[in-house]
Amino acid sequence: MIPLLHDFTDETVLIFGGGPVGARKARRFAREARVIVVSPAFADREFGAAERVRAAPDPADVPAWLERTEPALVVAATDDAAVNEAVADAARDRGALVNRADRSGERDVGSVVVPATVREDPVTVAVATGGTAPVLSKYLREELEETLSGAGEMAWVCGELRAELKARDVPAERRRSIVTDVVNSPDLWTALRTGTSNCAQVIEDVLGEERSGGDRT
Ligand SMILES: C[C@@]1(CC(=O)O)c2cc3[nH]c(cc4nc(cc5[nH]c(cc(n2)[C@H]1CCC(=O)O)[C@@](C)(CC(=O)O)[C@@H]5CCC(=O)O)C(CC(=O)O)=C4CCC(=O)O)c(CCC(=O)O)c3CC(=O)O
Ligand SMILES: NC(=O)C1=CN([C@@H]2O[C@H](COP(=O)(O)OP(=O)(O)OC[C@H]3O[C@@H](n4cnc5c(N)ncnc54)[C@H](O)[C@@H]3O)[C@@H](O)[C@H]2O)C=CC1
Repeated sequence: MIPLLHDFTDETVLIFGGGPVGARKARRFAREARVIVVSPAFADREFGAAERVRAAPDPADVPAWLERTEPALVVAATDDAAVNEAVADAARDRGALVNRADRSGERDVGSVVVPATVREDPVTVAVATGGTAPVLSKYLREELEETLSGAGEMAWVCGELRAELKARDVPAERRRSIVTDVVNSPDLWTALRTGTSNCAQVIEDVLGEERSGGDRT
């Protein structure tokens, strides 16, 4: 399986099952999608901005829910295998993506896995174990949270720097060398992590050195 990123802005995500797993997936997708959770009961958990609809669809009722809500992704997170199976079938029929929370291993096209994710906007890191050990994905996610501290700010610095260097017609080779030096600077990482420097200041310093013909290496 190969990880890909999918933008769910302005899309609907339909979740069947209001247990702890349905709640976790609802919080995740409600970051950018409109999320609807269908379930006869809801766990005492945070569901983010998701809309909760109390219903207990039979397998035969599932396709009508997809017709009504036109989701880009459907999550099967009930404790009823027949309902989860019907969700997967209905999604396949409509060409929607499907995530089965009760299955691991090989998947059909369109059947996707939700990895453990670390966010340091705009940086995203996803961890999966091929379904062998989701709890290891969770552990590694927690470890990576520390490692990634400052990476978001570093990404903004590099993005801004690349745009400024392009606008100044700095040749591609030189641009690459400057950005590579910035990313490889331990002092800069420390400064961004501790907040003793920020994006605007770094850009100013680097462009200043470039103007005066300084070599950062
Ligand atoms: C295939 C996959 C499908 C999918 O859901 O996309 C799947 C499937 C299953 N999970 C099961 C169990 C658990 N899953 C977790 C936790 C997470 N599971 C997540 C993803 C995935 N889980 C996908 C594979 C990812 C990979 O490859 O690693 C995470 C990363 C993302 C998320 O769900 O948001 C999230 C951590 C989020 C975080 O904290 O960062 C915990 C721990 C806990 O809840 O604390 C347990 C209990 C411990 C245990 O059983 O190991 C079971 C058995 C159910 C049963 O026995 O009934 C199945 C079904 C099966 O294995 O067949
Ligand atoms: N992917 C993952 O991270 C994990 C997956 N699982 C799997 O996911 C399933 C769900 O996990 P939990 O939330 O812990 O289970 P749970 O049993 O606490 O919740 C299941 C939810 O489904 C609802 N439900 C039952 N029939 C329904 C129907 N016809 N339509 C809509 N909703 C219905 C129930 O009311 C309940 O809210 C488990 O059965 C297990 O197979 C379990 C743990 C972690």
